[in-house]
Amino acid sequence: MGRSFKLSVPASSANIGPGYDVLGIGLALFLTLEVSIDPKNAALSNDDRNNCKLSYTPESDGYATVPLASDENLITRTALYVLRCSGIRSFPSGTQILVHNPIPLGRGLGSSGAAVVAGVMLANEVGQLHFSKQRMLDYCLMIERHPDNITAAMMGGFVGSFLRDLTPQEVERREIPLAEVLPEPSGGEDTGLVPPLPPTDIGRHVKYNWNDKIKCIAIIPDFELSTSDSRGVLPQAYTTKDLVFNLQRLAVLTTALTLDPPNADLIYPAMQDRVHQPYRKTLIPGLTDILSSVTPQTHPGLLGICLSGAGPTILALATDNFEDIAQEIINRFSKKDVTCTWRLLALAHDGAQVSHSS
Ligand SMILES: Nc1ncnc2c1ncn2[C@@H]1O[C@H](COP(=O)(O)OP(=O)(O)OP(=O)(O)O)[C@@H](O)[C@H]1O
Ligand SMILES: N[C@@H](CCO)C(=O)O
Repeated sequence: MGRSFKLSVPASSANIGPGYDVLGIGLALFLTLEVSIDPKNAALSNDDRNNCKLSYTPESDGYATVPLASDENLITRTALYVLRCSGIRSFPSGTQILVHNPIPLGRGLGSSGAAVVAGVMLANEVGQLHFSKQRMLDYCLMIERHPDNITAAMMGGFVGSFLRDLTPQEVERREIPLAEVLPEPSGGEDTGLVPPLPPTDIGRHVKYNWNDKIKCIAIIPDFELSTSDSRGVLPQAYTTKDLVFNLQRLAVLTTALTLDPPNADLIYPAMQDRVHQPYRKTLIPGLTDILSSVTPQTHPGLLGICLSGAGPTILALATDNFEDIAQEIINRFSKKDVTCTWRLLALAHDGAQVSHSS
C-alpha cells in the first residue's frame, strides 16, 4: 500500500535592514514537494542509488540547472543526512518526488533555506521520525548555519532568532565542515558512516506581530549572488558606533512593524544598517543609490527599504503605490545595466506545512 503527502515551505527575506543574521520574514511564495512512496514504483526509481526519483516542474526556477541525483540535490541530500543520523541509509523503495520551486535561486529570497527545511521535513515524513519542529530546526542549522532564513521558513511570520551558547563539545560538532555532514556526491559506495548529529535545541526564536497592511515588494535582479560570496565581503570586526547604530534600530523596528497605522517616519530610519549593506554595495551595482534615494518622501506609501538577505534582491515594505515603487527601483537598476522582475508578496504566517493525502 503506497502513501503520499505534500510539503510546502515559504520563501523568506532575512535581515530587514539592521537585523543581520537575526530577523526574518516568511513570504507567501512556496517551494512545494509532492511525494509518493509506492514499492510498486521501485523499478521506476532504479535510476538512482538511494531509491529516489526526483523531478522538477518545468516552471521551477533552476529547472534546467539543479542536480537531480539524490546525493547532489540540496533537498534530497539534506534528507539523506537526516535519515542517516537515524540509521536509515536511503529513501523507502519507490520514492518519487516532484518539486515545484517558484523561489528564485541565489537572489536573497531564502531559496536554500527553504530547500534545507524541505529536506529535513521530507526525511521526517519518509522515515517516520516524529521530530518536533524545534528538533527539525537543529538539523537545518547544521547545514545552513545562520538562523534567520531557516527559522522564518520553518515557523513562518516575522521572527527573531539566535543560536544558544554551545558547550565546547557541541561547538566542535557544529563546526564540522559541511562536506562531512551532508553525504558526499559519491557515484560510489555508501560508506555506512553515521554523520554527526546536531546538538539539541540550538535555535531560539520569537515570533513578532506584523501589521498586515504592510506588504513586501521584492525587486529581483536577473543575476545570482551566492550567500557565501556575499558574506565573504563583510569585515571580521566592527566599531562600537556601528554596532550600537544597528542595535538601536533593531529594537525599534521589531515593534514599529506591528503598530497601526504604520509610521514611515519610524520604520524608514529604523531599517538603516551599518553591518552588512555598506559592504555589499561592491557586489550589487546601484545598491547605495537605491537605498538612499527611494524614500517615503519621494514615494508615498513606502515605509522602508533594504537588501533582502544576502542580496541582490531589494525588499521594499509599503502600504500602497506598489507598482511605482517597484518601477523606480527597476529604473535605477537598469541605469547600471541590471534588469529585474518584481513581485508583491504577503507574509506567510504559518511556515512549513505537511499535508497527507492517503
Ligand atoms: N529548490 C532547490 N532545489 C535544489 N537546490 C536548491 C534549491 N533552492 C536552492 N538551492 C541551492 O541553493 C543555492 C542558492 O543558495 P544561496 O544561499 O546562495 O542563495 P539564497 O538562499 O537564494 O539566498 P539568501 O540565503 O540570501 O536568501 C542554489 O544555487 C542551489 O544550489
Ligand atoms: N543573514 C544572512 C542571510 C542570507 O542567508 C546574510 O545576510 O548573509
